Amino acid sequence: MTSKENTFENGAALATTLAATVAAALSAAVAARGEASIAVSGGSTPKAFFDALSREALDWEKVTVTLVDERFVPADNPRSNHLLVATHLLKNAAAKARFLPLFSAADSAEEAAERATEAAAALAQPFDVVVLGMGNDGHTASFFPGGNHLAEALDLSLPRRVMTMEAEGAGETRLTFSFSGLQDARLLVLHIEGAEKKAVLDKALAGKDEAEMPVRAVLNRAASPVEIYWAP
Ligand SMILES: O=C1O[C@H](COP(=O)(O)O)[C@@H](O)[C@H](O)[C@H]1O
Repeated sequence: MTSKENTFENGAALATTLAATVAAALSAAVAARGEASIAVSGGSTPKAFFDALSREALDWEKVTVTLVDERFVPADNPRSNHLLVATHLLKNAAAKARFLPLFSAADSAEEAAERATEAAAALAQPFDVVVLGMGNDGHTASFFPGGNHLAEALDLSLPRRVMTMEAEGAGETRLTFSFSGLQDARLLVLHIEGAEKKAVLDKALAGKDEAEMPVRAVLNRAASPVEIYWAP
């Protein structure tokens, strides 16, 4: 599919514009279908965007927020993406949103993934908004180079679900939505910041090998156009 690069002077300008764009998409979804859904990424990049989005005035009680990926750790773990979202997004006006976690205190990550898949099945498809990040190794969501379930995660013929992923660069076992569940979002955003990430993006755009840089699946095969948001 196509991608479009939206470049900003700095992270603050990017956060303000991306928050307004996402809020407009969520409001349009509520107006059209009575509810809206958004799946967001963790990591260090989205904090300012989350803070700005949390202040946007919209019908938050009709919005479900979930994660594109999570570590198999409880929500009080400092590395939890749930904790990040609770701290930076589910506050101010957005405190009224419903949050759908991927982690649960199951006996295994596989069981937690099953539970999250069942819970996510109640959400309308596709997601109204998906905001992806990208690591310097070319991973997005928890589609890591060398991931033990990478091929299945990127297989578009498999239905939307939450699955586990283990990889050398991932640290903890991960829970991640499959590519099939993310790539058709009504608004599909790839949010990256910094010169290093821009160089990684340019390398990804120049090639095809998804095992080397799984973000290429999004850039080359997503059904929806990819809105790339970048600031130095
Ligand atoms: O592991 C993760 O990292 C990526 C990128 O994080 P950042 O700190 O470089 O912004 C993130 O998109 C993903 O959701 C997260 O689990």
